[in-house]
Amino acid sequence: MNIDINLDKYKNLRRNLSRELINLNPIQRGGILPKESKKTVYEYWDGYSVCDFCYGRLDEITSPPIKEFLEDLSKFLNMDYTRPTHGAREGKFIVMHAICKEGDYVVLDKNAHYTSYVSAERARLNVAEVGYEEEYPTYKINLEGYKEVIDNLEDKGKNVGLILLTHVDGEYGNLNDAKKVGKIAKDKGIPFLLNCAYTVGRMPVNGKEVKADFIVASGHKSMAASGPCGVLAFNEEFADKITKTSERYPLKEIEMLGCTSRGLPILTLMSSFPYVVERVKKWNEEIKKTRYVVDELEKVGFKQLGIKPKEHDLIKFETPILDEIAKKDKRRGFFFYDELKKRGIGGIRAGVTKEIKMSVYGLEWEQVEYVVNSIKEIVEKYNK
Ligand SMILES: Cc1ncc(COP(=O)(O)O)c(C=O)c1O
Repeated sequence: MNIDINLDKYKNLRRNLSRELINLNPIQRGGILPKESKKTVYEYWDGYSVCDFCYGRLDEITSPPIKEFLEDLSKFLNMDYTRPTHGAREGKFIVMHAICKEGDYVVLDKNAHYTSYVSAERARLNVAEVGYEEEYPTYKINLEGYKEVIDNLEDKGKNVGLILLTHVDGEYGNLNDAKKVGKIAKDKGIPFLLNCAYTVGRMPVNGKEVKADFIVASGHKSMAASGPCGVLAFNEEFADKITKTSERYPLKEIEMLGCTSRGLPILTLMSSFPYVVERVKKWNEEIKKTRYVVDELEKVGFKQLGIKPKEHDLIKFETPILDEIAKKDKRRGFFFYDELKKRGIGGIRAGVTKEIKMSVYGLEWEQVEYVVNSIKEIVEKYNK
């Protein structure tokens, strides 16, 4: 059969954003592989490369040492058990599907990621939001509000199946005090899921300390791994539900559809683990870099949104000054992207000038200064 498809476009695929650029996109900074893991890619790039010595269950494979890795991850997170997933969203869906009943409510914060809503929808659940203590400019979640939202639902005879808190959200980079919500969840006797897509692998997270029943994390976002992969950690109390096995295939865990990450991504997650364990110890230094960026760029007319001072590396700025320049520049909004690119910096959305998101997580101080000076130079050059 002659198939009429032009296959040329699949030859020599090149990433448009060169790895040589300093990438300021917050979703990319925590997923950059250390050298050790790049070697793993060469070793394990074939399809089911993780399955050479599998005797029925991914989480029990000892060569490569996945079984031990999952035990180590549980220690790292201070949780009882851990399973690999394809990402944070898959972990959220697994929890909702395994422990809630159709029609239950998931109570979540207003800064929750879209994947939290979509997971609930896929699991046929309802959501109720906990709002802000303040809207503009901090968008700080009113954590005490969890109580009120739950009470209101219960008064109406609704069943709350799960409390979900976004540890750090992807819009403002606000860090929430998970302990507060953990306490409310325990007092109410409702399971508590902490979404750590932006925290586990970047900063220390202690599951038992914050009374989390479940933690989901993202390998490609924050654990220096190739996508897609992630982590679901849970405590003994819920182990039966999360790890329930199939009647027909008694070795296979239903919620994992038998096996989740069964190739290269989990290998990179493992080989980056020693690097990740070390880097979370340097979190204070990352915060210093982030606050330096905010202080310096506010001097040229940027305004940081979200809680101040920053407690996480994701920064959202309002940038009226860039917007002003864009009105006069023939490249319009693209001038900023263009000028940054000339200076070897990428990852800021092309054409956008009203608000920008950025992160300098993991950059050397010299690079951070270079980024700050480059942005200042662009603003000063064109703001005439
Ligand atoms: C807060 C938050 N949660 C979850 C996700 C999704 O993570 P994953 O791709 O691992 O499902 C994101 C992605 O941006 C996020 O910002």
